[in-house]
Amino acid sequence: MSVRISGACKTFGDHPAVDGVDLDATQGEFVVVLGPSGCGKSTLLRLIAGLETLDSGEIALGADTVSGPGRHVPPEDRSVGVVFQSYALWPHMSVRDNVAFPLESAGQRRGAAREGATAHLETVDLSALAERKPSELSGGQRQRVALARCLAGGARTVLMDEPLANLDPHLRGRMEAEIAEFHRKTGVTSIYITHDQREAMALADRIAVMSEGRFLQVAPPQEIHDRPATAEVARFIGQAAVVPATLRHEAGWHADLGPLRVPVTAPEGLNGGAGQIVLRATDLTLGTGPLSGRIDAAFYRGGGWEGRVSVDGIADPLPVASRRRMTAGEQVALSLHGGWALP
Ligand SMILES: Nc1ncnc2c1ncn2[C@@H]1O[C@H](COP(=O)(O)OP(=O)(O)OP(=O)(O)O)[C@@H](O)[C@H]1O
Repeated sequence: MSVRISGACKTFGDHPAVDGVDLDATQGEFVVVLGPSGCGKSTLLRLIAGLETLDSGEIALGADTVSGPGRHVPPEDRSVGVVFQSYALWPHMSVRDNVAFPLESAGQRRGAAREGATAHLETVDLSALAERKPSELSGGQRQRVALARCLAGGARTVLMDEPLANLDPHLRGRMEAEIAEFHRKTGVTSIYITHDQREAMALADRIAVMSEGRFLQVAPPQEIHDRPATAEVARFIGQAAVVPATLRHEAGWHADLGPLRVPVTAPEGLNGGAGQIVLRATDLTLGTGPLSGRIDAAFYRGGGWEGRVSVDGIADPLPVASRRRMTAGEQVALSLHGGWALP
C-alpha cells in the first residue's frame, strides 16, 4: 500500500518532534528514514501506525486518509505491521502460535490459523523452529518471527523501528540481507528507521534524511551520497569536508579553493560565485600532487586506512583513504580532482 504524508506535525509540550514532513512512498517501495537520536523518527513511525495523533497535516495509506483533520483510524484498522527493536513476542507461546495469534484474533479457526502461520514461517525460513519458544531463538530469528507475524496480521505496510539495533554487527549484516529478501518476496511497502547510514544505504530504495523533525532530502542512496542537498546531509553521510569556494563555469564547473582550482559537478541551475563544495576521499589522491598537507588522524579500517588531512588555505580537514599505512603527523602530497558544488 502506498504511504502518503503531507505536512505532518506533532508537538510534545512546546517541542516540535515532527515539524512539517512530506513523503510519498509508492506501493512496494523501501524507504529508510535516517537521522540522529531524537530527530523525530520514532514519532513519525508512531504517527503512521496510528499510535500517536497528528496535530496537523494528513496521512493516507493507499486511498484511505487514516490521519487528518477530525479523522484518526485506530492502529488495528490500518493494515500496518510494526516491528520494534524489542520484538514483543509472547514468551509462553511457541513460534508458530505467536504467528498464528493475529490470524486467530481475526476469527480464523485454530487449525487454519496454524496452517497460515506455517506458510508465513516458510517465507522467513523458520519452519524448522516452529515449535520453539522465543527464548530459545537468537535475536535475528526473533526478528524473523516478528516479520512473519506482521504478514499474518495482513500488513500491507511494514514499519520497522531500528529492528537490528540490538544485534551484533555480524548478525546485523545477515539480517539486512534477510530483510531485503523479505521485502522482495512480499512486496509490502516498508518504512524503516535507523541512525545507521550503512544500513540505510544497504536497504533503501530511497533514504529520507531527517533532522530536528524535518526531512532534509529524500532521494536514492547514491544521490544522497554523491549529490547531497545541504552541508548537513553531506556531513551526516560518509566522511566529507564542506569547504567554501568560488564557483565558476568555464567549459564545465570549477571551484577556486585558494591554493587550487578543481573541476566539480554541480546541480542544475547553480548560479556560481561564492558557494560551498563537498569533498570526499574519492575526490583526492594521496602521495602525489600540487598540495601538501598533514595527516591529523588515521585509523585502520580493514583493507585500508582512513584519515583526515589538513591543508593550508582549506578550512575543513579533508577525508582521505589509502591502502598504504597513514600515520598521524605525517606530511603528505595530494591532489584534488573532483567535488560536488552544493546547491
Ligand atoms: N511522548 C512524548 N512526550 C514528550 N516528548 C516526546 C515524546 N516522545 C518523543 N518525545 C520527544 O520528541 C523528540 C523526538 O523523539 P523520537 O523518539 O521521535 O526521536 P528518534 O529520532 O526516534 O530518536 P531515537 O533514535 O533516539 O529513538 C525527542 O526530543 C523526544 O524527547
